[in-house]
Amino acid sequence: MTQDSTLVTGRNAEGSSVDPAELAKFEAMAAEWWDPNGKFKPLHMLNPTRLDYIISRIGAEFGRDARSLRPFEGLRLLDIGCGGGLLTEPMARLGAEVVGADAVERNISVASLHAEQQGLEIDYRATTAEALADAGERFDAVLALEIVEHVADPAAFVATCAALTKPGGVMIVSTLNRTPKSFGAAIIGAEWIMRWLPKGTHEWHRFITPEELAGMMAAAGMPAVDRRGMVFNPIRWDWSLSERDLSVNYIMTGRR
Ligand SMILES: C[S@@+](CC[C@H](N)C(=O)[O-])C[C@H]1O[C@@H](n2cnc3c(N)ncnc32)[C@H](O)[C@@H]1O
Ligand SMILES: [Mg+2]
Repeated sequence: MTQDSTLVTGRNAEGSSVDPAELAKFEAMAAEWWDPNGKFKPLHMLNPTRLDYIISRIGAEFGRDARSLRPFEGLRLLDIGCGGGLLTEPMARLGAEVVGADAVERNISVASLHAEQQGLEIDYRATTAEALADAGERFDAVLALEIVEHVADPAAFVATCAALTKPGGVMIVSTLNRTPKSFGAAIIGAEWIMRWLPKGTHEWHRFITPEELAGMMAAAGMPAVDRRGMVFNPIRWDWSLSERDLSVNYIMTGRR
């Protein structure tokens, strides 16, 4: 590794993005990844909306026709914190060469088995972003979906994602905003009332505002070029993208 890339990797004191208490939560839920009514129900419901965003965003950044059959052909893509592969699989179907990485080994076992059953070729690895960066791996696009609120040091993690991105490449990060409304929706609503997620899955103080995330991206040399809210409508019972409401869930693109 060059001195420069060691610098942009931006480790925390322990040199790891891993927060063991956060990983234990996902370890305990690993078997449920592909159950649409299980503990990952919110991610299953959110999937079409974030997929829409990613297809149009990557399509725009790389000049791909989003309506073609395999618009991501020739792109090398990392899904960091891929979990069971809910979004990794569609990326492979769209033609990308995909690495799916997660620090929880059970997630990688579940994801690998499922991809095999689907006949999809995905390079799944039980590892961290910093280990991939140290190994010199580089990608056209790095996806970090619903992970940044679970890592030890979000700014260092975003810097590592930047180090993993080729010049001209993008990172797409989705997370939860830290607002009174997100406490109501993500903690009281999703965990206490709907019981979609086990109590304690999310800690509100770890949520990140769009301004904070944009600041982390800019500091890592990848200014934010686009942001959208992802809004749940309880009457229509579905999610949609929003240009102005980023008060609970949102997704942001940084460009190198
Ligand atoms: C809420 S899940 C999101 C899964 C997937 N990205 C999705 O949106 O469908 C967060 C995932 O991040 C993983 N994770 C947490 N900290 C990590 C770290 N430091 N390095 C790699 N993976 C991590 C967890 O094991 C878990 O699978
Ligand atoms: Mg989360």
